[in-house]
Amino acid sequence: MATAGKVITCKAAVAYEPNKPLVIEDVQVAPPQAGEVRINILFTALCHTDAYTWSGKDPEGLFPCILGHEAAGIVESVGEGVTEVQPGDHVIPCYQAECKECKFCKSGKTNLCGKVRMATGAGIMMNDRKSRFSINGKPIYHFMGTSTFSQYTVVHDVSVAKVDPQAPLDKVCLLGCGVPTGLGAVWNTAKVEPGAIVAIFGLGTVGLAVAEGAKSAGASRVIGVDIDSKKFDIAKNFGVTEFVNPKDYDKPIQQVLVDLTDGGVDYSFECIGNVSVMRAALECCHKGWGTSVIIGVAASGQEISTRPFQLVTGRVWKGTAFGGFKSRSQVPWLVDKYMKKEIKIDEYITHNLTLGEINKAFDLMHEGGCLRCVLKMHE
Ligand SMILES: NC(=O)C1=CN([C@@H]2O[C@H](COP(=O)(O)OP(=O)(O)OC[C@H]3O[C@@H](n4cnc5c(N)ncnc54)[C@H](O)[C@@H]3O)[C@@H](O)[C@H]2O)C=CC1
Ligand SMILES: N[C@@H](CCC(=O)N[C@@H](CSC=O)C(=O)NCC(=O)O)C(=O)O
Ligand SMILES: [Zn+2]
Ligand SMILES: [Zn+2]
Repeated sequence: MATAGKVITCKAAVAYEPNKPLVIEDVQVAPPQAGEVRINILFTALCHTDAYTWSGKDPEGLFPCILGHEAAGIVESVGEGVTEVQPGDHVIPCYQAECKECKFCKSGKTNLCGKVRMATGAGIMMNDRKSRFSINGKPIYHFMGTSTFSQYTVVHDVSVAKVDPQAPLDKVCLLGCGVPTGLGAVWNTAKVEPGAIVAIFGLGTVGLAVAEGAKSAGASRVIGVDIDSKKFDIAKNFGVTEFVNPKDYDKPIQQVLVDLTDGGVDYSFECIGNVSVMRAALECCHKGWGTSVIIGVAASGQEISTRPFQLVTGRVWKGTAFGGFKSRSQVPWLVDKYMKKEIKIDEYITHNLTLGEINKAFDLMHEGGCLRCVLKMHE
């Protein structure tokens, strides 16, 4: 590549301050150092976690930064020692790394990886503890180790999954976050079995992916709970069989669900990021075995609570990051499943815009009629 080893100046959406509109800037992207990969990002979607950090409520939020973590692109160049990808490879950046060597990766118990997490949380690269992004010499922080709201980004080699070059990047970019998170919460974290009764709190992309996962796992009832009744029509297409709007009831929503299910659901999933709903999701579970999985990201300072009796009497409270999927090993497998039409992606994409329209894309996301908006990065 003619650009290898050189600084690339390209367009990126920079978050200078919490909640202030993102600014499209010319950003300098330094070449990848040892163990790093520079990617030409072709498509990125927006996730509510980007909005969460942008809101200033993320304790790890750093400004100015380049947000974005649900994307796909093509490797432009690689740093010294990078062996698993090369220029031209089609890739999905993975905010949850997989080094295959650390204590976490080797445990067989988790998909979390410890190798670069400190650096990604601090908005820098591990090699020299610096950012690869700058504007006229002033550094701009990375975000989640991905920063996909830039036409070019630099990631750690342990944070990049090589995928089938035939896969449409404007679709499989969604496999960078929301869809795997919902599917994996069901398949890997909860391990829902055939016949189970499932409740899903929040029917955005993550909740709908939970519904899709639950349907494929053979759940007998998939109860969708959302305060926006418009969500039900679309939710039916993803496997939701019944809909409950908490606004239609005077009693607590956990009681409504317990009454509807002869004592409670087998599995519940919180896909909102609301700690009161997390409590309800636990408490609507069946005594003795019901398991509740927290997926939603709650703001700094928020805490969950319940009576310990809820756990003493057999309910289980769990959480999941990226649906428990090991990113580099399993994202390519998810891409293959999409290519074989075994999982949906297109159905989650309600809007397509360009990088220059990113602020409009966030507005759409907040309006509720948008599941995923995919941005074309190069006009
Ligand atoms: N743990 C993980 O690895 C991941 C977590 N997330 C988090 O998952 C959450 C969901 O993400 P999306 O589906 O993209 O969000 P979304 O905003 O599209 O969906 C949330 C849904 O919850 C509904 N809702 C809001 N308040 C409610 C309430 N009190 N009761 C019932 N329904 C309510 C909304 O109407 C909406 O349909 C976010 O917090 C996001 O940050 C996202 C990806 C990965
Ligand atoms: N910095 C945040 C962390 C928010 C969080 O929990 N992120 C999820 C992914 S959300 C994707 O859209 C996650 O995978 N967490 C595990 C991790 O290693 O970060 C905060 O502190 O609230
Ligand atoms: Zn996300
Ligand atoms: Zn690791």
